[in-house]
Amino acid sequence: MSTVDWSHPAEGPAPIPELGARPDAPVAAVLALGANLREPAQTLDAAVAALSALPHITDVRASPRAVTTPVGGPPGQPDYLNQVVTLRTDLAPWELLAVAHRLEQDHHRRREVRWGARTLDVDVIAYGDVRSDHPDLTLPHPRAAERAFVLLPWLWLDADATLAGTPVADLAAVAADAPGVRRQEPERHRLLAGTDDVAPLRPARPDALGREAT
Ligand SMILES: Nc1ncnc2c1ncn2[C@@H]1O[C@H](COP(=O)(O)OP(=O)(O)OP(=O)(O)O)[C@@H](O)[C@H]1O
Ligand SMILES: Nc1nc2c(c(=O)[nH]1)N=C(CO)CN2
Repeated sequence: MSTVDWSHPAEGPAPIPELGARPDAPVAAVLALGANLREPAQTLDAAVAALSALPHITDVRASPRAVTTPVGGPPGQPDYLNQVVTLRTDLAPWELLAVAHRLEQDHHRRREVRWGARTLDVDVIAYGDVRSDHPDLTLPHPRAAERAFVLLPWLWLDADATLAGTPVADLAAVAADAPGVRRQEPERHRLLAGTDDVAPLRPARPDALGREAT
């Protein structure tokens, strides 16, 4: 980890000191992973393995995966593979965001179109009970509570999970995109590991807007 002072983002609103402070004891955090370009299953495997190997991060648990219909963004992008990871960390929130961004960069994430297709997206859904309205790190994640592609995998991992005090089960029950979230069965998950066939249930169109250059 670099020695950058994460409490002071280079630009933007005033820093929130709590986001730069390491906790006295490890904190429970939740990350959401999504991928719909290249080889999503291998990408998610690699991201979970990388997280598990990092210092200051322990107790990494990965949810079952979901094949999900894209929510928002340009039409025609492939279905996503989504997964939620819970962990404990004594990194500061900014440092955990930096880990998320580093994972995205390792998988050549490019940001060209909002909610466009991507090789890997890693969002910080929650960091303990920290709340932040900083645009570079809003906690809990500002759209997590309405996203079944986050809530359902999280629920499959932890039936008692809560988000900002509300049971994730209650949030998932009313999330509009729930019909587009299909649990990937373990056998299929295992069969596909090591192949690039995770596939979109709908084929990607070559001219789909928002595709990232390879
Ligand atoms: N909790 C958070 N987790 C990850 N990024 C966040 C969070 N809060 C704010 N951001 C900021 O959001 C910006 C856009 O992130 P990104 O490109 O990953 O968005 P997205 O995944 O396409 O869309 P969405 O934010 O709706 O999930 C980044 O600059 C990042 O710093
Ligand atoms: N199904 C699905 N849709 C999305 C996803 C995602 O991970 N899965 N991520 C988005 C921006 O983070 C926007 N839309």
